[in-house]
Amino acid sequence: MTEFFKILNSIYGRRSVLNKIKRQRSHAVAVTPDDVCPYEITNNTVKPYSEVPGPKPLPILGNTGRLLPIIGQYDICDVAKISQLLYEDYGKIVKLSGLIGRPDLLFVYDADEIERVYRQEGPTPFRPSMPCLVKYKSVVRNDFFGNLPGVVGVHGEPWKEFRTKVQKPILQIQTVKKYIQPVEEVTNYFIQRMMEMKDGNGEMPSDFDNEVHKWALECIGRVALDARLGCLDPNLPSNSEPQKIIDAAKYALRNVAILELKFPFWRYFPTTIWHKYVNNMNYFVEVCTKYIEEAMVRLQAKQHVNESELSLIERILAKEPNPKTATILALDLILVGIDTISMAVCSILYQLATRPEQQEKLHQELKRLMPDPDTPLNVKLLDEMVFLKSFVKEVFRVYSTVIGNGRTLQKDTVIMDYNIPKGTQVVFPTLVTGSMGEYVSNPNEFMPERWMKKNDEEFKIHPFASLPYGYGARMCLGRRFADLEIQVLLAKLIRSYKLEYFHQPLEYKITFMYAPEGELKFKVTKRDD
Ligand code: HEM
Repeated sequence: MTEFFKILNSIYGRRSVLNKIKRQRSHAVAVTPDDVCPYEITNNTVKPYSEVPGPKPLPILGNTGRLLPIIGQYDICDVAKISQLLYEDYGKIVKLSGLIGRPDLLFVYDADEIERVYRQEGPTPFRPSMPCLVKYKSVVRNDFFGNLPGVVGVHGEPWKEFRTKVQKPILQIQTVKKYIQPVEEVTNYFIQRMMEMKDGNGEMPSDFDNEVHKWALECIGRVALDARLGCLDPNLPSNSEPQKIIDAAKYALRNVAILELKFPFWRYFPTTIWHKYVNNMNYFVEVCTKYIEEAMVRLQAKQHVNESELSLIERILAKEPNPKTATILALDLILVGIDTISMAVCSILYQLATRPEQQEKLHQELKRLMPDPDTPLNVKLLDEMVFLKSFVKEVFRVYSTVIGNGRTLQKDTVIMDYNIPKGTQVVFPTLVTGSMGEYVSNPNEFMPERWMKKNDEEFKIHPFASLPYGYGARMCLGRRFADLEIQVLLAKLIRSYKLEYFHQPLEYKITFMYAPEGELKFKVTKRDD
């Protein structure tokens, strides 16, 4: 029996875990807990928190004891599967309490209740994530961040103040559409590089996911730093800036997963991995500072320029005299805008390569909209790519890259008739709710069309069952750029190339995000139509 089944057996005691695993779909739940849901407790039937169902904590070790084989080598992949099993065994609300050093986790699998919690959250939703980033920003580099900490790993008023400064320009369609051409330029170069990477069978190299990662990095450099970083260039010397950025980006977020999922020794003394994390972060601060200073000089040289002609960064620099705002925004966008999008793209490309009929449908849509494959993209064309957008949404529904979201309750709150105390971390397991029959018609069928015919009973979907970018005041700040980058890549690639996959099917796992694990050796062939 594998280690994983042993872990599950320890959680589920005498139940047949193997049978459960066979039954379950390939699902997962991203854990991004956060906050508030204040609705008054007026109902006498409200039950106490102690009655919420869930695995009973063991004496002394609590539920951490049940997870013991994981500690030290915690594979978050198990969290995804455990979340599905918790739902199957305990129902729509499940408490995982007695976790040493962590607050209770409360899994909620009811889309109406998820909607209510989201809709009632206050002005400063709390998503408890990345304590190591919190320590880096507030302790290690307090000299730099001070009272301008950014949005990631920041809460309360400081989060609100920073988000208010940057939210408008970053979410405005006007700003985002200025990046169609720059992202297209990066993407054309990436596709050209893909052709150069092909092996004798016309396939991508086994580490193609790293190449996608570099494309994501190059795109975010264009958006957050107004720069072409050069990360896509082949044969970069190891001490070149682009290579150093690639290395730092590869580990900055992944180290977070290791630091936070293993026993957090770094909280008590500086471990090797903590040093590495701090060095990576310092390097990013240095790079962001350099590029933002250059952007500032360019801006100062621009006289009498209309605001609409400025880039995102220039708009922020023009409004906020302290360039640190733009620097820290850039840092936050880079920190969360690389792995998310590159792993989402790997997942979407894998689904396209293994669903030839749907890929053909997408190709036909693109051919109709762009009879000349070299037609430059624009807002109107992107708007009309309805099947493309629906395909992406369906991949997110079934294989949500971020497997769930959450909030730390800031008030005692009633959820599903239980009184849930303030401080509990509520988890919304999107990957599970996105495939529940009561919220989604024919949930086990992969049907992009469901997003095109939402009013049709055959294709119904509860609006809170699948929320890949979260919801509300704290929703993903980069979602418009994420959508843009994905659309541009798919439009350019599938208009002119056929994608195939001739190897063993890949399993979805959570390494850091939820994505197919293994070698993405796609065969890429130029189309002649
Ligand atoms: C497909 C790719 C992506 C997915 C699935 C994704 C998903 C998410 C989710 C679920 C959240 C939490 C939202 C909430 O709490 O309600 C989030 C937050 C965030 N995302 Fe994304 N994201 C993606 C790409 C990006 C990109 C490309 C950027 C940057 C350009 C970005 C920047 C951010 C930031 C800054 C936050 C924190 C917002 C805050 O706490 O105020 N994301 N994202």
